Amino acid sequence: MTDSSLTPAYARELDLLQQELATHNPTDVLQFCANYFNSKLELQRCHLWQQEAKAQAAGINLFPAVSVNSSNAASRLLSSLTKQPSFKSPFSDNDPHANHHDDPLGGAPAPGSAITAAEPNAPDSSANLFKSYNVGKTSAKHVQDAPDPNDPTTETGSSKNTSSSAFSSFSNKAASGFKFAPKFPIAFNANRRTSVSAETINPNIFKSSDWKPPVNDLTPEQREELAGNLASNFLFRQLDANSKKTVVAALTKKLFAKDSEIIKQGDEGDYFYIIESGTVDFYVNGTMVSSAGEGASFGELALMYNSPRAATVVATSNVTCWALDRSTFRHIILEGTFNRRLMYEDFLKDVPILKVLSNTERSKLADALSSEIFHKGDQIVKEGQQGENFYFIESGNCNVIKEGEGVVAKLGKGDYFGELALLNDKPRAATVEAVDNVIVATLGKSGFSRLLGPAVEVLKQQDPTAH
Ligand SMILES: Nc1ncnc2c1ncn2[C@@H]1O[C@@H]2COP(=O)(O)O[C@H]2[C@H]1O
Ligand SMILES: Nc1ncnc2c1ncn2[C@@H]1O[C@@H]2COP(=O)(O)O[C@H]2[C@H]1O
Repeated sequence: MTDSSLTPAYARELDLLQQELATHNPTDVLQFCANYFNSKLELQRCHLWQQEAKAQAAGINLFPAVSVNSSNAASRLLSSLTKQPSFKSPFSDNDPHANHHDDPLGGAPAPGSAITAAEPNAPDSSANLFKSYNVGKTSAKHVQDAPDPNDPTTETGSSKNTSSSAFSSFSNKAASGFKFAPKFPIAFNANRRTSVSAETINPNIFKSSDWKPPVNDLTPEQREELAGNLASNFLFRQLDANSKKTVVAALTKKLFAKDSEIIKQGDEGDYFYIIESGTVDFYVNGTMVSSAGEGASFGELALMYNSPRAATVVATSNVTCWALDRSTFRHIILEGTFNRRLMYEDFLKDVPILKVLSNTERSKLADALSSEIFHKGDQIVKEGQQGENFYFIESGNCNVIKEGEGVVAKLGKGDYFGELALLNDKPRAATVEAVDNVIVATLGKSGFSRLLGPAVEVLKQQDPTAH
């Protein structure tokens, strides 16, 4: 409830802000409010300038030039403000993607070669595909994240409703290791603009009050099961409960025939895909760079960074995917990613071993982290066990304990651990125990090798067991 003595416009703004705060429950309230008002301001100004452009086209000058005395600072400022829109974000001075923000949430680009479940007879687009990509001739393919050596998929393509057997086949297999595809794959950025700024993925700029997410026809039970399978996904897990529901309800099933092109490098991004069954190969500039199978995901880069598709994705068997449309992706997923990125970037810039990373590298790392909390006495890693994650301590203290030796090191905020098992492919060299409540930012094995870049060399040099 707002104070009745406030002007109605002011009270309305406060009410709206309160609603946003209640919906998003942000960790960093000040930053959230700053983003919120900044994006509103940008939208308002954007409308203003659009109106002016329209009026100008119709021969009407809405804002006649102000005659200024250039020696007067205030007048010069006024003059510069009336000349061009100034949509400066507090987060980014140089956003090379900025001119791609004009229609981020608008209608999705023309769909590619997807055969949707509703269009079972859509033509197979594979005809000329393999001339340039050598699929079938490749040797030594490796399947990322969730290999599927048996590829039991058969094309059904007949029902708009989710077949419960297909659904459970996905969920059962995915349950044993569901992971999304690597966030920043090898050769990511090949052929594309490289700089990534926070503003590039700031979804607040694109908020539109009349946006309605699509709703699929899964049953509540199927949605719940699907949500469970997505739980460990790096994009999905950061969302609040409402956003998760929206995403699960917005996913649509798409079927692709073996050999068809799901995504074409250079195209505009329309969907983000999660593979329910089947396998795909990724090609960058005609060269196969990797493969993925059940539970993996792809197609996030173009949507996250508003850039052309960075790779061509070809179905190497009949493939069933869950697809999330561009608008929902940007509205929901990106919003969480953006807030999380801001939060982690702030922390990561104070982590000593990451000083060697560029801002862009740090942003990418931030996107791949997730937080976990441990309580006094919890063993975060156990000596002798296999290592899956690398950890940064966001807050709290830990003891490093070795059997027969006791406490060999003490770690606190900004320290890291868990690198030895990943670097040397050996069991954990020590147990790391929480001394009090500890929050860690974890990075999975694949992110560790892909996203730490030059910091890996620093980690090797600082091996605590070296002497
Ligand atoms: N080496 C790679 N380079 C670029 N994209 C890749 C690579 N490997 C897998 N991909 C995926 O292929 C997708 C193609 O579309 P996007 O660029 O939207 O997102 C891309 C990634 O999800
Ligand atoms: N003296 C030490 N011996 C072994 N591990 C240590 C020591 N000091 C800190 N550690 C950390 O404890 C972690 C235990 O898991 P890892 O072996 O993966 O990586 C180890 C290091 O990050």
